[in-house]
Amino acid sequence: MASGKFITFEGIDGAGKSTHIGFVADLLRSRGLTVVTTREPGGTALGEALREVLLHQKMHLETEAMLMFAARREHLAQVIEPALARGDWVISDRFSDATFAYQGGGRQLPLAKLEALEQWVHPHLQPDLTLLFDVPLEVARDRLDATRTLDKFEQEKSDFFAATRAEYLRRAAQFQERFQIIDATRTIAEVQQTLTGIIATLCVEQAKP
Ligand SMILES: Nc1ncnc2c1ncn2[C@@H]1O[C@H](COP(=O)(O)OP(=O)(O)O)[C@@H](O)[C@H]1O
Ligand SMILES: Cc1cn([C@H]2C[C@H](O)[C@@H](COP(=O)(O)OP(=O)(O)O)O2)c(=O)[nH]c1=O
Repeated sequence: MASGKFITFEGIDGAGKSTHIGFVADLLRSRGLTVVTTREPGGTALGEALREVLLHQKMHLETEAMLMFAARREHLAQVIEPALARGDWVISDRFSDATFAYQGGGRQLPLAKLEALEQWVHPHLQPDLTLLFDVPLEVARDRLDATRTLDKFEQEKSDFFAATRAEYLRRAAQFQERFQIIDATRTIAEVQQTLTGIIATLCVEQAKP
């Protein structure tokens, strides 16, 4: 049976990742592939309930990190692992890199604690491809201000997002084999052109015996 790939979208709030998820899913579907799109925190009924709490309630930093991984445990069990087992492709709007970036980078929780949680929740599974939508903070902030009411994370100060972005970039350097950094300051059409090339390459690799 064909085996699907696991693709994650990452970046600071306002970088433009949600804008491109449907586009990438359609690219894959146009190749005859079955694609599941999902998001974190969320993706399951319990995960969406946890998302509501996580995005709107203040809590201890370690509680926040553990709830992110609790939601992820459920997401893996109910959505991601069954889909990959069927041979479907999975696209998730955020995954564990977001916890390293936001709780580790932004909120400064020691990374060793997050590594322990990651080892517990998904010791073997990692995304095949992580698209990191990268923009300077001011660009992300302008995009957010223009469009929506801000949640708990989006209301954070620029120091928080600088540290979040820095941790994303550090992980991209550490795990170069799965990360692709997208310059998301460009127009939507230009970003889509880059994404088309990346997906074409991934599908060619996938087709190799
Ligand atoms: N390349 C781009 N140029 C200009 N505006 C963009 C671009 N990408 C996204 N946007 C706009 O920025 C806002 C935030 O994008 P969104 O995809 O929701 O970001 P994220 O999911 O990364 O938080 C949206 O209003 C979207 O239309
Ligand atoms: C998955 C995850 C998300 N987050 C944060 C990042 C975002 O600010 C928020 C929700 O993510 P997201 O769905 O990207 O928000 P939106 O749809 O409003 O763009 O949760 C963490 O802090 N840690 C995590 O592990």
